[in-house]
Amino acid sequence: MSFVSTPTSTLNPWMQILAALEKKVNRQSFDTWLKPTRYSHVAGRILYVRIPTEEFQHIGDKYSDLVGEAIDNLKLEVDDVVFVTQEEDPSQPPARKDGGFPPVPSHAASAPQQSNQNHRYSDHVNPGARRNGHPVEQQGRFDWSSAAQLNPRYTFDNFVIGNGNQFARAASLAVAERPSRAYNPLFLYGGVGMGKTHLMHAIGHEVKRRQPIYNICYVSAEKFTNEMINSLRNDRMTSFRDRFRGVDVLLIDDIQFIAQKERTQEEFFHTFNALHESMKQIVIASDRPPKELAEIEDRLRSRFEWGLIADIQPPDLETKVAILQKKAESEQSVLPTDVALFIASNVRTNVRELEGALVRLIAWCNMNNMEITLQATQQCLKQFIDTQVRKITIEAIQKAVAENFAMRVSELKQRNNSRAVVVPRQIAMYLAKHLTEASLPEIGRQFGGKHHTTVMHSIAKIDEQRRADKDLNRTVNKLQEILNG
Ligand SMILES: Nc1ncnc2c1ncn2[C@@H]1O[C@H](COP(=O)(O)OP(=O)(O)OP(=O)(O)O)[C@@H](O)[C@H]1O
Repeated sequence: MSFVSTPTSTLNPWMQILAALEKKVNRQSFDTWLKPTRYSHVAGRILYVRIPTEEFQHIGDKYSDLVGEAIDNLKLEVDDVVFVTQEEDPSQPPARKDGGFPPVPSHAASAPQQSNQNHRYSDHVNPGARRNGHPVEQQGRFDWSSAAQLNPRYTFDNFVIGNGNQFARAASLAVAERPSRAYNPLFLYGGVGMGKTHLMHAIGHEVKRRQPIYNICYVSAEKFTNEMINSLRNDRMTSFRDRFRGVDVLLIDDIQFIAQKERTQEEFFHTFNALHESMKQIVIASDRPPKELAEIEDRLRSRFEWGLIADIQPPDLETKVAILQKKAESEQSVLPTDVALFIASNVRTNVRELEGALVRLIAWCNMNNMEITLQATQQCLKQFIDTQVRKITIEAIQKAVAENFAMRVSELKQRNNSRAVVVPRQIAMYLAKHLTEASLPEIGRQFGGKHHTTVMHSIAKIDEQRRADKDLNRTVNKLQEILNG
């Protein structure tokens, strides 16, 4: 079906131009970049066209020839087309900053065909077109609130609290509840995949929930840099500055990216000052504390320390289990506790890896039509876990087990069959099987020359007892954690 089926002469000038462009631009580009645009108004002989975000500015360059050609062919009384975001649109009152759908400009509303056209236009938005992983507009309108780039899954509700993150989470919530009055800036730092981005988005959602009119912007430092470079190149620095200095909450991620980028630092310095002076909230995330951002100039670094600095430490075992179970729940899967414990104690890196292991497991079990059991998990994640644990040696296991049970390593190798020795030995053999690539005979050799069937029996015993005996299970998990570093 054609984009416009009514006679084009009854349409506003931008709709007429779009109707012409539709025949010349490939479908996907048209749906992605041109359909979300809106006629705003004509002033003098300048046609103003609304774009959802600054990202759409490039269409001015990309389609300038085609637009010019359409204007000539249609004999429109237009000399220039200017693409404006909501903030830049001279026809819009600045008050409406909620990211909601823009009101029809008053002069346009008086034209009877306008609302009708908007409606027709909306109906034709391609539901298959995607932006940032979300359908651009299932309901027929561009989702202006997604312009804040917030992931709907990253909310406070979905964030699992643990010892390592509770301070950062509390600080984030305080900021979301009282933007610019609790801590400004809030500086979050922590290792890869620790939940910094999640907390930033959660702040965005919570502010939006409490203050729907607030203008929130989440941006990575890399995107900030790229947009600045583009704006410099296209002589659009004023609109770039207005955009970032006009927000109520700026959430800027991975600030370490601007290290050694002098021009970006300069620009961000002014953005920071403008926002701070006008009591707007700034939240910054980084992989390290301000003091360690050696290649960021002092005046910026010191500003990062003006408010509150909160770090996120790696999650402990219990938090990892809770994260896994929450994630499984959101995938409508049931994760038995022994499975969650197994994954949590074997995946030692970050939460993203943890989630990766779970997603892989769920997909694998679905594909093979299997239930999620400990056995299935061990099979499915074997390779994944092996790569994480390949450096663990049997000696290291024996040492860790001996220390845990306050005994000597040599005792694990002797022919002593008292229970005080047998259980630690069995645990050590079990760990050797799961955390190293050693064969059963090899394990037997390293435990004073035990037969491989003894090793096999030990492993089976611990496997079974882990399920019934919580204390023993906790000990095994703790040892795995220690060995995994
Ligand atoms: N405490 C938590 N509760 C629930 N999910 C979490 C938690 N911490 C991290 N995650 C999840 O882990 C994944 C990675 O988190 P996120 O992207 O926020 O990490 P990050 O610290 O920003 O990492 P990077 O430095 O790589 O950008 C996300 O899917 C996030 O939802």
